[in-house]
Amino acid sequence: MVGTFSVTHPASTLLVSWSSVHTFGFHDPLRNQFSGTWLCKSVRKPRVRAMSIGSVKGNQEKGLEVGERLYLGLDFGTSGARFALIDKGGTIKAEAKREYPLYPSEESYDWIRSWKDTLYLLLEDIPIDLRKHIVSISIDGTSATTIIVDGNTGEPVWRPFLYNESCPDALPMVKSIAPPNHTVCSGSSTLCKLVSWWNNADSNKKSALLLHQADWLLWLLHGKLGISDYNNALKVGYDPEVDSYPSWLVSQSYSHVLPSVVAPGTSIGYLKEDIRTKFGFQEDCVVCSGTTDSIAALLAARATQPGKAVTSLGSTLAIKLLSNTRIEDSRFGVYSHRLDDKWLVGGASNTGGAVLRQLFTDDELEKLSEQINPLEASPLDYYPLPKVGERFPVADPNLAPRLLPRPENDVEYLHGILESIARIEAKAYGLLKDLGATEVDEVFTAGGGAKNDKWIKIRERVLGLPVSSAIQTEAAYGAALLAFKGDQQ
Ligand SMILES: Nc1ncnc2c1ncn2[C@@H]1O[C@H](COP(=O)(O)OP(=O)(O)O)[C@@H](O)[C@H]1O
Ligand SMILES: O=C(CO)[C@H](O)[C@H](O)COP(=O)(O)O
Repeated sequence: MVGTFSVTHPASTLLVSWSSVHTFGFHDPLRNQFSGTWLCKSVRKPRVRAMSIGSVKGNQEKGLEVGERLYLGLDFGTSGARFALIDKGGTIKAEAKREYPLYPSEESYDWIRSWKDTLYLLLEDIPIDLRKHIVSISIDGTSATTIIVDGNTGEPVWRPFLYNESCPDALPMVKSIAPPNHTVCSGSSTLCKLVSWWNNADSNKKSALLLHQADWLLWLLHGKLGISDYNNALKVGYDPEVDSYPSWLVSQSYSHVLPSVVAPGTSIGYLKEDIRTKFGFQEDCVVCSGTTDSIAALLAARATQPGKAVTSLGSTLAIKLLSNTRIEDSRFGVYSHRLDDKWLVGGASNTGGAVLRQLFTDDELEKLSEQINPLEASPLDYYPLPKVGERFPVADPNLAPRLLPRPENDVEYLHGILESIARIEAKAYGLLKDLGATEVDEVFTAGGGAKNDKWIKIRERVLGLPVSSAIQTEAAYGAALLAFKGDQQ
């Protein structure tokens, strides 16, 4: 199914409404306003635990005016998912996170079941009395996470391709049809995953449809199959500059599986009746198109001027630099998402939190980081990767992790790893400048790594730039802003 709805780019509208929301006294959320685990931003969020709704209900009724409108954003990241529920002033009314339940399957895990279960568990985690105030929902997901579904039922007909999976078998075919160094000319692109499936599947290809993780999760809520957004669709070949798929792609035998594309934060339809009644949402709750996790993080961080950048330090290291110029160069894993008349230039490295989680628990990270002197350079030189393969600023599916020699002292070891990741970040920003992007002058930090003040100081020293934690570090907040935008439409 190929088709497009041309609309202005959402984020600019969002950023405009964002700034208007900002002038409404967009303030940091209130401190914990009720007992239990419903915490605002200012306190570290535990994973959702069983809570007594009653302890929330009373406060919530006091907290909300009759008819007050709330906006729900869900972020499906690499290691887990979260929701953020905000009001029109941007105050967080509830938020929670869940790690994905893992269901071992023949090759790895049944991710489809994990994501679906997590979606419904998070909806159940929303305080019951807030649900009737929710007027709009949006979801962000990991970029290039690709699901091939039956166009009649929406059920997956193939295992999902994860965001960091590479399909080198398809690369020669993709390179033969796409322009040189196009975004899709990377083994981890959505198009390579689509071509790999097309070449290997024997299932009914005629009725197949391609969806991204966020698209499929949103379909579970609105029931309209085959709709994506032009951030998620970038890596299958969609051109956000002309708001359409290019002719070299539309002419392919598999082009019928491509989803139609709308701007992120576009109202797609009402929440399905069965979902609405099951969870107690109101009748005119709409579901809006989503975006990718690192763009949602950028929206949450309020970076609005060229030269400002957001580094998402989640399981991966995803960089988004606001630039007046569009840069596409798959040789280095560099691509640009559109933001009105500007571009979000960057890429995603496989370095980041996933490596840290292989070596340390979050508590160990916190305790060891406290003992690091961030003003002192570490002599250790690593290339921290969770496994073989890198996407950006080195696009090399065969790049091996380098995490040795390991010193006796874990503080020194962690210091070396954090500093080495900072050096990769610095190399990435230097590459974007060399390729012609607007030079970075300030970096905001999103994701789990944003809570590490020592790491922020190390990065400031290595980057030679002002580096700070964004006021809102969770991508779910950015998805909630997209839901707000969809409601404004
Ligand atoms: N204090 C810390 N310092 C650095 N990294 C941290 C810290 N606490 C958690 N992390 C890292 O944050 C990552 C989780 O961040 P998150 O944004 O939730 O990731 P994702 O959305 O990609 O799943 C984990 O990989 C973890 O190692
Ligand atoms: O690393 C990732 C998962 O967290 C994604 O690749 C990340 O979202 C970067 O992709 P995009 O730039 O398209 O948002």
